[in-house]
Amino acid sequence: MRYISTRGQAPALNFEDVLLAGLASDGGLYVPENLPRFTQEEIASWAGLPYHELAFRVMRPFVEGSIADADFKKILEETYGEFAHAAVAPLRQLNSNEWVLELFHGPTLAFKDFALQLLGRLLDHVLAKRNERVVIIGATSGDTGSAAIEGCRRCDNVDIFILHPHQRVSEVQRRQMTTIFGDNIHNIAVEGNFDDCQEMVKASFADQSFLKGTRLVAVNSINWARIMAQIVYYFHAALQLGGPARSVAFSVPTGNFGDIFAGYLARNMGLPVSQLIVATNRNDILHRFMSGNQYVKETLHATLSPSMDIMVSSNFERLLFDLHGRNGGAIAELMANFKQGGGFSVEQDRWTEARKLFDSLAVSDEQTCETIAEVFAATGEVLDPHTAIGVKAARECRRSLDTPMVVLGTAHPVKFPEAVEKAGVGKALELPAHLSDLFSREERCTVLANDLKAVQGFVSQHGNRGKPL
Ligand SMILES: Cc1ncc(COP(=O)(O)O)c(C=O)c1O
Ligand SMILES: N[C@@H](CCOP(=O)(O)O)C(=O)O
Repeated sequence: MRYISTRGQAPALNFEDVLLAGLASDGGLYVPENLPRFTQEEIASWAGLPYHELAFRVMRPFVEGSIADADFKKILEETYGEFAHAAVAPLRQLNSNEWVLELFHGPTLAFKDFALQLLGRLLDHVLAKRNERVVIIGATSGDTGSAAIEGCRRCDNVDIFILHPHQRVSEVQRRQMTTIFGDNIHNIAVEGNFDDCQEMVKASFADQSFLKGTRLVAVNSINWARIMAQIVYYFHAALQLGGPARSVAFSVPTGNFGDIFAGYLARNMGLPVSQLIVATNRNDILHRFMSGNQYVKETLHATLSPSMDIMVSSNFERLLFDLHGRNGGAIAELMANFKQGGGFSVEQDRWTEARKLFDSLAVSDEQTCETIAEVFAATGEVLDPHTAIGVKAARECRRSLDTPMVVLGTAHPVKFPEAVEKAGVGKALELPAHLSDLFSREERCTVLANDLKAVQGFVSQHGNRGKPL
C-alpha cells in the first residue's frame, strides 16, 4: 500500500514511513493512494469474529508490505486484549433501533485507546527493528494525551511531549496525563487553547531544526495509523446490527473530524452506511460547513464537552481532498487561503456531494445537559457530554427510523463529572479500579506560555530521556 499527500507535493510513502511521518513534508496529510474495497460476501463472512480478528481483516491491506501478518496478528491480539469489556466495543440499546457503541472500555476510558494502544505497539515494533529513537509531540484537548501516554509509556525508543490547554481539560483528564511518570514522559500545559497546541505541533513538523536530527512522530489523528484503527469499529457495529445486508447510520461527536472520517472510509470500503451525522458542540465550524457551505474560523469557546473544543479541524482536509477529485494543488491553495483569511466555501457541486452523506447539528451546553438527563430518566444510563451531543444530533437529524442508528460513545462519563452534575443526574460514578487512587497521586506538569519557541526549547532540553537532545 502506498500513501499520498493531500497537498500533492510530498513523496509517496509506504505504511511504515507514513507511521513515522506525521504531517507530510508539503504540510498535507497522508491518505491511501487506493482504498481497499471489500465485497458484501467478504464483509458478511466476518460476522461473529472476535474484535482483534476483525481488525486484522479490515486493516491488513493498509499495512501490507510493511508489517508481517504474524506480527500484526500478535500486536492486534495484545492491543484489544487490554480492553476491559469482552466485546471490546459493546453496543448498548437506548431506544427503538437506537444504539450507543461504547468505545470507552480501554485503559484511559475514551475511544482514543482503540488507535493509540495500537500505535504504541506499532511504533515499538518498527523502531526496535530500525534501532531508532524518536520524539513525539502531541496536542490534546484531554483524551488523546492520556491515551498516547498510556500507549507509548513502555516504548523504549520514544520521548513523548503532550501539550494540553492550561485549565481547559477536566480534572480527571489532566490527572490521567500528569500522574504517569517516566523520564521519557513530559506534560506541558500551554497558556492557550487546543488550536494553539495543535498549531504548535504542525509548526514543529514544518521546521524540525530544534530536534537536532531526531525524528518527530505524531500521535494526533494527522497520523494515518490513528484513522486506520478507527475504521474497524464501524464494521464491528454494523455486523452486529444486520450489516452488510442492512445499512446502518452513525452519529459521531466530532472535533478534529478523525473519527467520522474513519466512518466515511468504512463506507467507501464497502460497508453500507446510509448516513453520517457530524455532531458538534458550540465550536461548530464543521456544522456551519455541512449546513451552509461556510468553513470559517471563529473564536474558540470553552464548553462542557472540552475534548471537542476545536476550531481548526485537521482531518477535514482529507475529506476536501476527495471532494476535489484528489487534486492536491487545489487543496494546497484552499488551505493557504484558510490560513491567511480564516475561511472558505467550496463549489456548489462539491458541497452537494458532501451533503448526500453527511448531516450535522451543533448542540449547546444546555441541550447537552438536557440530553444526559433525558437518557438517564428513560434508561438509567449516564452519558458523557460528548456522547450526549451525538445522541441529540441523532435524534434531530435521523433520516430513517427503520435504519439502525449508532451513536459513537466516545468517552466514559466519569471523566466529565461537571457536565453530569449540571445535568442533575444523581447517580454516583466511580473510577475503575486501576484509576481509583487518581485523586491522591502526585502530578508532574510544566506550564509554558503560548509560545512556539518556549515549547520547542523545552523539548530540545528534555528530549533525550529528560536530558538535552
Ligand atoms: C470524547 C471525545 N469525543 C469526541 C471527540 C471528537 O473526535 P474527532 O476529533 O476525531 O472528531 C474527541 C476528540 O477529538 C473526544 O475526545
Ligand atoms: N479530542 C482530542 C483532540 C485531538 O484530536 P486527535 O484525534 O487529532 O488526536 C483530544 O481529546 O485530545
